[in-house]
Amino acid sequence: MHQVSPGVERAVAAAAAWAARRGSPAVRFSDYVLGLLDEEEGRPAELLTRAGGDLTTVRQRFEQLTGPVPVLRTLYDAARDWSLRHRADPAFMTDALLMAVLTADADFERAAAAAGLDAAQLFGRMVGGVNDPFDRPEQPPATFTPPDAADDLAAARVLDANLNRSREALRVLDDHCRFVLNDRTLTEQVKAVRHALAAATDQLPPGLLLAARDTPGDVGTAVTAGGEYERGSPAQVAAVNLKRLQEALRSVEEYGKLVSPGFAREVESLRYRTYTLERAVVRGSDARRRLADARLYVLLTGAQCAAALDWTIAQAAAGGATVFQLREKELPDAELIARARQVRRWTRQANALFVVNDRPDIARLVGADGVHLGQDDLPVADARRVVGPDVFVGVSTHNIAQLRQAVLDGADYLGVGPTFPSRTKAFDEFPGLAFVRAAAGETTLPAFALGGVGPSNVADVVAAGLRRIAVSAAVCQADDPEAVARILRAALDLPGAAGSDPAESRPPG
Ligand SMILES: Cc1ncc(COP(=O)(O)OP(=O)(O)O)c(N)n1
Ligand SMILES: Cc1ncsc1CCOP(=O)(O)O
Ligand SMILES: [Mg+2]
Repeated sequence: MHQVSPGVERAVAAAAAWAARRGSPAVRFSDYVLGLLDEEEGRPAELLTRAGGDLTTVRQRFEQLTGPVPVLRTLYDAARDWSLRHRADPAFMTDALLMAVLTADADFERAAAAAGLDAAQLFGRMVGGVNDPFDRPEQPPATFTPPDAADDLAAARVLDANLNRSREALRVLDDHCRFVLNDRTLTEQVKAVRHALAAATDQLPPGLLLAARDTPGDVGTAVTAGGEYERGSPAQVAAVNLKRLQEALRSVEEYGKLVSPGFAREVESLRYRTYTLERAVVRGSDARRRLADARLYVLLTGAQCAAALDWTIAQAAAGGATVFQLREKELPDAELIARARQVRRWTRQANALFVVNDRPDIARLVGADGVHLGQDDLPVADARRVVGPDVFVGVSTHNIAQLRQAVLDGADYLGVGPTFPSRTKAFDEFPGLAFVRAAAGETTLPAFALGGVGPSNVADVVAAGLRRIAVSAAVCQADDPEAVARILRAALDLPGAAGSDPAESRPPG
């Protein structure tokens, strides 16, 4: 249901009467204009004469116009949207209906402009006092001069074009995070940026952007850049659109300074948010690919292993472990680095990835594939400065807020736990399987459930939605690490198990 002013009802009835006078039941766009202009004291007539138009001449021209027949409901929808946007009120008046009629169809818009009702020009006149353009003198808002000065109009044109570009790029990114990555955290982040951009744009003087729009006069529409139609993968589509978004926002920010410094500052902070988004999307895509096969991850602490580390690594790798972490809390640095160099060698022989716990410096010095950080360890960005761009950075998470933050921080993978009581580390609290479930529903970044996981409960983890685990005691304290690893891998790889790897099958919520 639409809420309309009595003036709108009278104008619509008058439009039908104009159509009937032509002998037709079909009410054309031009009939609506005539109906809207019927009331000489009405807002549309007032707007026209304020814009310097002559009511009688314009009426005569519109009587000559032919053209399409709109659906009234569609016009009402557009008028309500216009009113909502410019007056924050869904109940609309005749000026909103006039804007809807004049802008619904590009051909009619041009014909109407030629007949003396130029939507952009009328709209421009409404910019100064849109809340009641008739009762008040046209008061320009403090930050905006109506676009009769060429500079203002040019700035508004740049803003209009680049806000459109930004919205388009955000739509592409939304599709990427939602349908390609299947990632709730990233999808929400894109949505948040979209909303923030809309809120910032709403601060601009009403009508500014549409008043400046001049698509037919845009000298750049036919110019295409090299490579515009070449994309190698969905990840590249996302990367290109992230850049496009940042460039467009930069332009909005610069030209926005001419209109409103506050607006420009908000756009600047939004641009920074897109760098965070870029890091998470681009790094995360790479990590998802490089860690696609990492399902069984083994934490090694020499003193807690039943056998020598080199043997344990070889056995576990033969059973299907593909990632090993050196987790030594007690070793002096000199011993730690020596041990890390050995494990680097043994994991390479086993064709497995090697991660150092807690210590980016050691990870870098021994050429590890990754470093693992807890909530109290170095932040991801600082660790990355030490290890460089190619080394994985994993982050421990114990609740959903930490998990979302880790995704946005650009972590390559996540530890999710503790899930069950552990023989390796004591905990007071267990987020347990509920957190495993929540993590699986939240992100498709590689996520490893850990804490007391072993052959007896791995199926529960899988049923909760994760098909990756990190274990210590179950493998390192086993007499036959290979056999245990095989059992774990079989449970993780089981086709059609209740749980699923979200990267492969979870639809976005
Ligand atoms: C894969 C993986 N996940 C989580 C942890 C735990 O890290 P942290 O919370 O820093 O605790 P410590 O292991 O350092 O005691 C991990 N090591 N590996
Ligand atoms: C370091 C750590 N952090 C959470 S659980 C855990 C230990 C995992 O070892 P285990 O598999 O023996 O419980
Ligand atoms: Mg740690």
